[in-house]
Amino acid sequence: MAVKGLGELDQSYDGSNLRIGILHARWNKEIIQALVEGAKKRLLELGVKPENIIIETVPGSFELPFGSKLFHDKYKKLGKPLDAIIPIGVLIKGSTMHFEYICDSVTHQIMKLNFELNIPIIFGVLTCLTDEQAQARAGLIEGKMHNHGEDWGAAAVEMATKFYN
Ligand SMILES: O=Nc1c(NC[C@H](O)[C@H](O)[C@H](O)CO)[nH]c(=O)[nH]c1=O
Repeated sequence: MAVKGLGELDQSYDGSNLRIGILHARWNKEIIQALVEGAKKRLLELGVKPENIIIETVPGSFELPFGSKLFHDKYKKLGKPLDAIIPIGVLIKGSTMHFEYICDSVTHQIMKLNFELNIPIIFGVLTCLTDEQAQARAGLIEGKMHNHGEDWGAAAVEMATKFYN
């Protein structure tokens, strides 16, 4: 049997019964938009129904962890629980330590949320030193890198299905 490469998309995961939340920050809008489109594209390819892809926004990446908890709680209360959440943010290093502190705290808190909410919370935050690095990871520079949003969509479907059957 062929050994799958790391991160290779495994088409065997079926998202047709999933409800997925995408929560995106509003900083670096052009890059965010591309990442959100990439995640949506892959979710649809894996069978998630368009009406089951729910998109909300928060001001910035710092608000992604608490926003994800509020997002989860809102839809649980509505009786339409989310099966996974993809927080999406783009952090680009400036001239101060602000970047480092937000990256560190957001990363740790998103990891903790997986265990607190007991659903997959995918790490969809780009932590880049330059705008070009972020553009490349959103697939916005021809021939450079693929759109990482697609990986996040695939991870959400895999993690929300593979251990439940
Ligand atoms: O500063 N740079 C960035 C940023 N700052 C705002 C922060 O996330 C938060 O919204 C505010 O501090 C208010 O709490 N948010 C980002 O998503 N990317 C950045 O590159």
